[in-house]
Amino acid sequence: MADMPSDAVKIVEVGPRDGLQNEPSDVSTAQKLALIEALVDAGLACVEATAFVSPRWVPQMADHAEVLTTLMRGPLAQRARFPVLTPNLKGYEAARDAGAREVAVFAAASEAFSQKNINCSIDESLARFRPLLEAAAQDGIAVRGYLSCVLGCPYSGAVSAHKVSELAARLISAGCYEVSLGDTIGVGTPHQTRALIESVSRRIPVSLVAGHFHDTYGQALANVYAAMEAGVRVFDASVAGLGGCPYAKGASGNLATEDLVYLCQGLGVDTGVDLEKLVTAGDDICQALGRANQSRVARAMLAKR
Ligand SMILES: CC(C)(COP(=O)([O-])OP(=O)([O-])OC[C@H]1O[C@@H](n2cnc3c(N)ncnc32)[C@H](O)[C@@H]1OP(=O)([O-])[O-])[C@@H](O)C(=O)NCCC(=O)NCCSC(=O)C[C@@](C)(O)CC(=O)[O-]
Repeated sequence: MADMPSDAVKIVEVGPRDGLQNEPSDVSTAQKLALIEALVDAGLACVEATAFVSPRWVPQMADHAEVLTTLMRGPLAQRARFPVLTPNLKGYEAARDAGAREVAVFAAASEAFSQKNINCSIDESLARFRPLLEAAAQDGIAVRGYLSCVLGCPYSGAVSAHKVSELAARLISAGCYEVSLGDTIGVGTPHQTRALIESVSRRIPVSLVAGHFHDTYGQALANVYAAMEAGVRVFDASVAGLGGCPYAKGASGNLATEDLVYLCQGLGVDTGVDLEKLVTAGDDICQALGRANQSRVARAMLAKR
């Protein structure tokens, strides 16, 4: 491709949060911390560590304060950033008190998903973010924005690129430094992805856009490539393809970080990640959880060990 990039791609590793939030088995705080350490050792410089959401809604993230406090007081805080999800001011304040330097708010491009996921309309969610963003600005804490269901909603189907673009622009003008566009149920295909990014880029600079793809229909890596062609340089991914959203039935794992790193290596694009170490980190957590590794690259590399 003539316009493919050769510059660096930034990876936001979301395995410890997005990957584990829906995990049915118990994952101890020690296991989460060991995973995060292994990911940082593999070279990942930004690891979404947990979510300050209601433990009644997402029990797997109930140890959020312990996870973040341990990270921020320990040596890893010098080597990586650990953003955390915060749906409202209450979550933000708890995250800040646990030492957060970066948080992420999450809205949806679909009303139905917004209600199921955070129990409010899209407008209400943006209103909830306002005091959070004001407090974060005062505290010097960076805020990332997520927009879910940008290529389709599990409850209401198609989602318009116009609406996604408008909401992405609203998140940026509210104070988010970047918007991660989430294909929450992995239904998007590359031409749609490219058209969406082009539409969003007419409202905000493409340098403020990240891609968050799920591999439910096997399209995640193809969508990454299409987004790269459209200028995106930040991608979320989850080690071993762990994950799925508890409020999007059938939304299987995220794009596997190993697969993303392998693609980037092949394109001559730097990620700063040691693929061998990353594969080991993914294998270790899969073995600990007794689940299959969803990364094809990891499976291929493990078979050769
Ligand atoms: C947003 C709420 C809290 C609203 O939940 P609600 O019930 O509407 O909230 P509320 O304000 O009415 O409060 C109800 C109770 O929750 C408590 N509460 C209120 N806020 C918090 C908080 N921050 N932390 C802890 N507790 C909280 C609050 O104190 C109260 O406790 P009570 O008085 O009944 O004992 C709830 O709906 C929730 O926690 N939802 C979780 C949603 C979630 O984590 N979804 C998965 C992540 S999003 C995702 O995966 C998509 C993404 C980002 O990866 C991108 C993509 O793929 O698209």
